[in-house]
Order: sequence, then structure tokens, then C-alpha cells
Amino acid sequence: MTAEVNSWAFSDTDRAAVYRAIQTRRDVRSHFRPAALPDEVLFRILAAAHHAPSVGFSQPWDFIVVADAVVRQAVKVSFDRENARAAENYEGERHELYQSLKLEGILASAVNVCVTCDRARGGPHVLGRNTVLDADLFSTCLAVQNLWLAARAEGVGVGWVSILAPNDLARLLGLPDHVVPVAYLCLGYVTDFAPTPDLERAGWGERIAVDTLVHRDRWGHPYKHSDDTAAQPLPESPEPPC
Ligand SMILES: Cc1cc2c(cc1C)N(C[C@H](O)[C@H](O)[C@H](O)COP(=O)(O)O)c1[nH]c(=O)[nH]c(=O)c1N2
Repeated sequence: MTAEVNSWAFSDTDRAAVYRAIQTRRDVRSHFRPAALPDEVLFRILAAAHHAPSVGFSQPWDFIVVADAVVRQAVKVSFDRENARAAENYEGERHELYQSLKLEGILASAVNVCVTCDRARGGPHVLGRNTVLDADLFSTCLAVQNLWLAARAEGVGVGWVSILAPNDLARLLGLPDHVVPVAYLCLGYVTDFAPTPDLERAGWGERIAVDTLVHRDRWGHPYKHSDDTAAQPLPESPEPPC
């Protein structure tokens, strides 16, 4: 049997580039270089974010570029306070390990970008948002992922900082009530993209094997343990084609 040609697939080279961006993207906190990020590079990355899917094509995001040192210093104060509170969740060795983690690059990065979600965008009835009200927040997260991948392709590191009080961000960035700060991101050129997540190398966590997370038809019968009738071969792991 001959395999059907799928003329919509990218070329091997293009496909490899997409998978490479996905697999080598990193959350960057400690490898930022002070070099400035040219506006045209930042704009390409933000334009990629803007091409994310969105519920009802509502495009609920805005991108607040935070370059001002005073504002960033104030955001760092919020981080320090929230990080100290978060550390109280752990005891003993885990506490020590938490304290040793570098979890932000607010001042070390070239620029910060806050990706917000305007919960009123698109009016009172957004197609697809009638039942699942948070679909606008999900859409905004997809914009963040587009941004993260485009940045990787540009050789630009991105770190997401969520150890911040949303109220602090709203005040510092002058957000109206209907605009939610979804992601506070640190962007800049890097000295390195680590081969594995920082939290993995620090011994905080490890990647879960994908085959334990794929379930056929219903949860509760993990593929590995399913009986013969349910067993289906898993797709090949997405190694980039060489
Ligand atoms: C919603 C959300 C929020 C955060 C993060 C991510 C996401 C998706 N991550 C980054 C996170 O730690 C990282 O993605 C994982 O450790 C996996 O590493 P890689 O992204 O693969 O390098 C993150 N990292 C950090 O240093 N400080 C933080 O506050 C956060 N917050």
C-alpha cells in the first residue's frame, strides 16, 4: 500500500524548524544579556503572538511593553514580597531548594511585556464564549505561547513571572477593571538556552513520560495498561526530521 501524499505538510526542513522551536524553547530567568532588543524584532514577536487563535476571533489581548526602570523596579518589589510568601509553603530541604531557585529576570532582561486580556473585547456576546466564560483567558495564553515560540526562533529568551500580585500589576500599569494581567514576561537576548528546564536541572521536578498521559477514549485506562481491544499504537515521538 502506498502512503497517501499529504501536500499540506511542510517540507522536512520547515517541519524540523517548527519542532525545534517547540523543543528548545525555555523559560529563561538567569541567562539574560543586557543587550537591547531592537524594536523590529520585538514587533515581529508580538505580531506572532497576535496571530494566535482566539474565541470568536475576539483577539482579547494587549501587549504592554514595560521598559521604564522605575516601573520594573516596582514590579520586582511585588515579586520579592510574593516570593517570600510562596516560600512559606515549603519546609526543610524543599524550602532551601525553593530559596535557591531563580524565578524572575525582571531587571536583568532587556524589556518586560505584560500580556493582558480585555474581558469586554468583542462586546457582551462573543461567539464561543457563551458557556465557557474563561475562553478569552485561554485565548490570551495561546498568544503567550506564540510569543514564546517566535522569540525562540529569533534567539530571544522569555521568562514568565507569575509570582506577582495582579493588583500590583493593575495599579503599576494603569489597567482598567475589565483588563486582566495574564502574563508578565521578561524578554531579552541570552547567553544560553539550557537543554532542559531549569526546574528539572535544579531537582525540583522532572518531565512526565508522554505515553503515561495519553488516554484512549476515556481517562482511567492509561495506554500502558489498556487491554488489547483498546490498545492503539502511539504516534511516533515528534523527533524533528533530519
Ligand atoms: C503560567 C505559567 C507561570 C509560570 C511559568 C510558566 C507558566 C506556563 N514559569 C515557567 C515554568 O517554570 C517553566 O515553563 C517550566 O519549569 C518548564 O520549563 P521550560 O519552560 O520548558 O524551560 C515560571 N517560571 C519562573 O521562574 N517564575 C514564575 O513565576 C513562572 N510562572
